[in-house]
Amino acid sequence: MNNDLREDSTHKILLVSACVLLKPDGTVLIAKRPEGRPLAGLWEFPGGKVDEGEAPETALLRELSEELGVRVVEDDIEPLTFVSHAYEAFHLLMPVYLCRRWDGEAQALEGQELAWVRPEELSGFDMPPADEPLKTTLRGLLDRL
Ligand SMILES: Nc1nc2c([nH]c(=O)n2[C@@H]2O[C@H](COP(=O)(O)OP(=O)(O)OP(=O)(O)O)[C@@H](O)[C@H]2O)c(=O)[nH]1
Repeated sequence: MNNDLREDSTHKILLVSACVLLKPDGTVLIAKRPEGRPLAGLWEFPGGKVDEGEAPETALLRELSEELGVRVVEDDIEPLTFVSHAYEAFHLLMPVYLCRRWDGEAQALEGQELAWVRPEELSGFDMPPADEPLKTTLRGLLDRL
C-alpha cells in the first residue's frame, strides 16, 4: 500500500451529519458553539457525530431533537451537499442535509446561541474551516431548488 495512503490515527475519518434548516422566508439556522467545547464561539450548522453503527440520517434526527427540540421525520430531510475537510486530528466527512419541514420551534437546548440568517449573510459569521466553502456555495445550492 502506498505509505501516503496508509491508515493513520491522525487521519481518522470523523462522520458528522449536519442540517440546513430552511424557513420559507429563505433564512437558515446556525448555532454558535458554547464555551468550553472544541471550536467554541464558531457558528455552525446543527448536527453532530454519527455514533458507531448509526445511520447518518438517524444521527441527524437525534441531534436536531437533542440540540434544538425539533422533531423531524426522515422523509423530510434530503441530501444537499457534503463537506470533506482535513483537520489536524481527524478528517471530517460531513453529509449536509436540507430540511424544510419540522415540528416545534427551534430552541437552544445546549446553551448555544441561535441565529436565522440569509445564506448571503454567512460570510459575516466565523465558522469552522470546514464550513468555509458552504459560505459561497449554499446560496447557489438553495437557488436551484
Ligand atoms: N454540527 C456541525 N459540526 C461541524 C460543522 N463544521 C465542523 O467542522 N464541524 C465539526 O464536526 C464535529 C462535530 O462534533 P460535535 O461536537 O458537534 O458533535 P456532537 O454534538 O456529537 O458532540 P459530543 O461529542 O459532545 O456529543 C466537531 O469537530 C465540529 O467542529 C458544522 O457545520 N456542524
